[in-house]
Amino acid sequence: MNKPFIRVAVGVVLNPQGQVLLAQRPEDKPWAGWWEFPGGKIESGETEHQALARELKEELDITIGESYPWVHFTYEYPKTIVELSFRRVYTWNGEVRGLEQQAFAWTTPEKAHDLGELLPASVAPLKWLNIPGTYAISHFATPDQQEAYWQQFDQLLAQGVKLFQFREPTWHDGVGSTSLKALFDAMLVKCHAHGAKLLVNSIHPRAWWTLADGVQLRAQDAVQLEERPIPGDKLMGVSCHHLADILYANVLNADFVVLGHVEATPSHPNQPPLGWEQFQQFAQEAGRPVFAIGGQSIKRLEKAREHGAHGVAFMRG
Ligand SMILES: Nc1nc2c([nH]c(=O)n2[C@H]2C[C@H](O)[C@@H](COP(=O)(O)OP(=O)(O)OP(=O)(O)O)O2)c(=O)[nH]1
Ligand SMILES: [Mg+2]
Repeated sequence: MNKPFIRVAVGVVLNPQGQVLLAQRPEDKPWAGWWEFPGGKIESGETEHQALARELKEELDITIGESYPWVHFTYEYPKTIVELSFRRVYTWNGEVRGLEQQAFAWTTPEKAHDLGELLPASVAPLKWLNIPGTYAISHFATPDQQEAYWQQFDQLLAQGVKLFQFREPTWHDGVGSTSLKALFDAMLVKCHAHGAKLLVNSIHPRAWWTLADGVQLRAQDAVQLEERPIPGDKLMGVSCHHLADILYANVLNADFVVLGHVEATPSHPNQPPLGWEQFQQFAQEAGRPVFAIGGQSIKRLEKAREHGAHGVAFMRG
């Protein structure tokens, strides 16, 4: 039997307190009583945004402003296959009301599980909502530039950056040296003191990965692995340049992808940038959050979101 294939626009409506809007499926629908992100089927001729705006008006009586493409994946249920396009919404008019007599709730990704049963395809997106939107990569580079990076690092912490990567490929003593390990340890302590997470690039020894909050795999290292190398409670990103790299990220069940370089960057002067159009096409295939890298900074966050990025990753920023 061929299963029906349904295209669905799903709303990740976020309020300024960082809560997300979930709704319970009404009595007369499949999966009645299960909690979900509000949304519904895309009708022919509609864009994803139009479908979402219509659904949120019909189901919850709100008129949304802009919506930003976030993650996109296909999920197979026993009786149907759904292609889910999740879109983030930050602004709307009107007061939320359950027009289909359904319950709804503003909740955090952690507390969502206390509401009741969640649709299976809503579970991973809730986890992804906890991944910060800005991802800063270290560049201590050399012992005499070290102080300058510590200053920049403090500024980033003060600006609220909560996710960092330790990546020092050119350190004079080597990528696994005692002198570099001391720097890594110090950065880890500082991150934790500020409630930030530190991942370590896979160029550094595997023993460091488990000490950190997770690992950022280079594409060439991801290809060598047959399964996810760290437990599910740690974060794992894969650095991708081509569509093929993204497929490896999917196989390894990465938590996110870093894709680029999107725009011209001094770190890859001789390679042409992907550009935003290609970025968005590749990002759609990732089935998980995607950070844009290459010419990015906190100021570019809005632009990146418009093209389907979860957030921005940067070294100089
Ligand atoms: N809205 C929503 N649907 C989801 C999520 N996860 C998930 O697998 N789905 C599936 C369930 C449904 O099979 C389909 C969405 O269809 P729906 O029942 O909401 O459709 P609809 O609002 O257009 O309602 P109707 O036309 O059937 O009355 O996508 C989710 O988080 N939100
Ligand atoms: Mg619906």
